[in-house]
Amino acid sequence: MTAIETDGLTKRYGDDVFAVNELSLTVAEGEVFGFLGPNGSGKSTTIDMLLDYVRPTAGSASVLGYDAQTEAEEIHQRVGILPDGYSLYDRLTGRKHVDFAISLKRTDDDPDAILRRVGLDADAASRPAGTYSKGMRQRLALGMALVGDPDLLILDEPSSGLDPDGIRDIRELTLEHARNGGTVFFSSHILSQVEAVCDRVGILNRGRLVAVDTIDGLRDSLGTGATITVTVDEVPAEHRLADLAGVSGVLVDGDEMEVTCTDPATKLAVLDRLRETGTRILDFDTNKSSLEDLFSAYTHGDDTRRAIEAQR
Ligand SMILES: Nc1ncnc2c1ncn2[C@@H]1O[C@H](COP(=O)(O)OP(=O)(O)OP(=O)(O)O)[C@@H](O)[C@H]1O
Repeated sequence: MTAIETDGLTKRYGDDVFAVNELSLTVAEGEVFGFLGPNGSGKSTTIDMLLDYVRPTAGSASVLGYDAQTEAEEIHQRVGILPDGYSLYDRLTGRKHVDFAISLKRTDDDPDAILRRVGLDADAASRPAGTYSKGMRQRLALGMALVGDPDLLILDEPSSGLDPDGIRDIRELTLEHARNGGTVFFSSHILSQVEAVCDRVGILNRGRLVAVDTIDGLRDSLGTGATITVTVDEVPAEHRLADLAGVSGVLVDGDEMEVTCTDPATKLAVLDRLRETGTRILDFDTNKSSLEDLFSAYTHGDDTRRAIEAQR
């Protein structure tokens, strides 16, 4: 069974705002799936349609085998959701919030155990949520999502407001949930966090899914395998690095040359070519393209490529 399946899912506002545009996506059970996209690309609207908070203009969605529109109640019982922009009751304690989630899901969870799991101790559990810091509020909302050990955990920007310890805790909770057989649908702007936990990612841009793959698969298909940054005494006038097989881009910034290679073996050829021109190599560094690079290539692809071309 698939955890999430959408087919041509579309949400249009008015005549011309396509918040989500013909989204067809499958997330397998047990997968940690990263849902990425710039602001306003349609991530929250997609999640809202999966939970029937927003009705699609066209297309369909199913969650854990249930139809999102006709079987939303079943879905809500089995899904834990940390929404973007959730609200808490300032006068209710943390424990009362979790009690409330337990009664809605009709489970027999121990609220204190859940709160401990998300890093809120007994003192915090007894305090009104109005006294919580942003990070504590986020932890509480996550605790409420974990009630009932949901088959699918949907986390919309889970790291918002969290310090590095909180971000690490989210990562560990996410991985633990997946290790226990659960599925995680993880929407985020914090790309390094997505990279650390997700099996596959989907990139949404202006409502359209522009890529779905593993991060390595995205690297391969874009040909942004790795970069080598070489510091030289003087940048040669005629380096012709862009002519080397396996080089997809060259950027020059002062005495640094950043060369993007589709094939890792090309990095040595880059150094050889520079030496042949009589250039003295002062230093060099190599790194794989980051998720940030991939994200930017998919969401501003043409601009990025034009900038690289212009500097060749
Ligand atoms: N109720 C609405 N009426 C009109 N337009 C809307 C409505 N809700 C969302 N939109 C538009 O749909 C698009 C997608 O919004 P959405 O909130 O789903 O994006 P997002 O990727 O979650 O953004 P963010 O990362 O900023 O939360 C945006 O252009 C937004 O302005």
